[in-house]
Amino acid sequence: MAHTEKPTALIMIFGATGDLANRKLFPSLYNLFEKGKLDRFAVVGVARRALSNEEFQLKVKESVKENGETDPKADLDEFVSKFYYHSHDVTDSSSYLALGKLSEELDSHYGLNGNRIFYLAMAPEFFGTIAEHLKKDKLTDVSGFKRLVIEKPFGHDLESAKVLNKQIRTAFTEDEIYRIDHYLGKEMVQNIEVIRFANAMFEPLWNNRYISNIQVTSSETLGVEERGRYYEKSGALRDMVQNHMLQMVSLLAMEPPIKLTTDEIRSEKVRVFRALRPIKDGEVNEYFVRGQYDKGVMNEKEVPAYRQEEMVDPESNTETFVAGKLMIDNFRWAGVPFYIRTGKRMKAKSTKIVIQFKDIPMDLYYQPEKTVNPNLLVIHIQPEEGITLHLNAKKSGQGDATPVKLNYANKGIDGLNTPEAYEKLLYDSLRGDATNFTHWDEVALSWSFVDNISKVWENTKEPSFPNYASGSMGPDAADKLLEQDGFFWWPFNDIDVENC
Ligand SMILES: NC(=O)C1=CN([C@@H]2O[C@H](COP(=O)(O)OP(=O)(O)OC[C@H]3O[C@@H](n4cnc5c(N)ncnc54)[C@H](OP(=O)(O)O)[C@@H]3O)[C@@H](O)[C@H]2O)C=CC1
Ligand SMILES: O=C1O[C@H](COP(=O)(O)O)[C@@H](O)[C@H](O)[C@H]1O
Repeated sequence: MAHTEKPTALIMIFGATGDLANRKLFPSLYNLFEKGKLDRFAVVGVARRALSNEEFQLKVKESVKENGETDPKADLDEFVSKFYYHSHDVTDSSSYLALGKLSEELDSHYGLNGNRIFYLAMAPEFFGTIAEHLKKDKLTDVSGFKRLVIEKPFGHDLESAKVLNKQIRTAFTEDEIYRIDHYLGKEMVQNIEVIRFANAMFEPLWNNRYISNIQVTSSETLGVEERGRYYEKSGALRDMVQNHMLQMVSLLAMEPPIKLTTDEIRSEKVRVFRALRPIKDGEVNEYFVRGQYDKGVMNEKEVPAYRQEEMVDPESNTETFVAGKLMIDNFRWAGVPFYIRTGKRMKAKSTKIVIQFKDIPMDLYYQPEKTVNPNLLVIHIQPEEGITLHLNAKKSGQGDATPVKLNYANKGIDGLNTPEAYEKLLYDSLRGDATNFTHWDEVALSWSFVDNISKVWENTKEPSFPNYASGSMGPDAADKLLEQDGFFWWPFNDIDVENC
């Protein structure tokens, strides 16, 4: 499908006074505008509180100044002049008619060709209601395209995800639904496919004959902050593993698509999810480890334990850390463990992928007490962006094999989860490119994988909680998970990219 490079649309943001809109969406839209990537457009912000258009425009202006990457230029006034506000409780059916009328007026005033993007930046319990009202009150009856951009979490488990999907499918077809996983907007996550499929030297080795294991770590230094209410019901498994971690695994494990089209790429990813070995009830502890952070010292400041955070049960059984071993039962990956690890209040904010190659068949450079390191390909997702290839070579003046690193540093962006990822995803949704959004089949299969684990964890209280100190790399059991297979987590210091 050809994608319009300079899209035209009415963008309706539900939850326009919220944190996501303020920190990510407005600055991203501004960047697109400022780079000349948008043709004609207008934005309607929707939320309950009373605001005039002028007050809303001022908020958008401040958001761009505070959170934007670019120095706002003189065109910021022109940008915000296209923003309108509609005070509206999304549960109140009578208000949608007025929203529809405003949309039509803006469509004709700006010449938007009847194209509409509905961006749901609100709590997920409203997603279904909004979609149903949009349909009932004919906001989706348009002459151009209509697309629904929907934030995570997409359900709480497979059952609730199915209910939500059914609700939104009453108003939008699968092709019109853009389920955001912001990791898919990250530069180096998008680079996984290019590194794999544009290099003759990697793809022939990308299988169980040459790779011994793959490690994906996404660690955070922040705690649960003010999201205790949500996180108590979610935990790291639902918050990070079901979506971001499994998405990265699917990109690492998928077969080369026959073409770089949305359908072909998604269908290869779906095949990975289908090949994921399900974890049976009695096997959860063999394959997965859960952790919860205790108090600790980070940056010379004392930080509280998870159970002392606001809106968190002092006896909470919620995990803030997960490590797991995934097996992909297909010809390419049989026998190769994919280890994943994610948690809050860990030592460093970092997302890295380590591909560890098998040892050479015979070590000609053997010396007692000295081992030749395995080759590693490290993909640095954040905060630094790049790749490092760990090889062994002779250093000048020495006769033996010494570890050396080949570094490629992608032109980095400073900041984590910056508008950069949202900017790309917003642009893609406006252009009609759904490749970096999750298809329903991926969502359903990943929930079904995760549900097996969460059911067991919910029904068994973990007596060791809290079991890792804030500022550490998680509980000891996460190290044992690899030790029992003869591996270890590659320490960040050893695999850091230099000069990024
Ligand atoms: N913040 C982030 O960084 C991220 C957020 N997300 C997801 O994005 C979504 C939004 O998150 P976030 O912005 O943090 O949430 P906030 O709580 O900050 O914002 C919620 C928004 O919804 C509006 N709202 C609440 N109830 C109603 C209602 N009945 N009718 C109309 N508007 C309503 C609020 O405005 P008002 O009170 O004026 O009605 C506000 O604009 C969630 O699904 C979250 O999981 C995903 C990834 C990152
Ligand atoms: O989706 C989420 O992601 C963030 C981590 O995102 P990152 O881009 O900063 O790595 C996580 O903090 C949050 O709990 C989760 O909901």
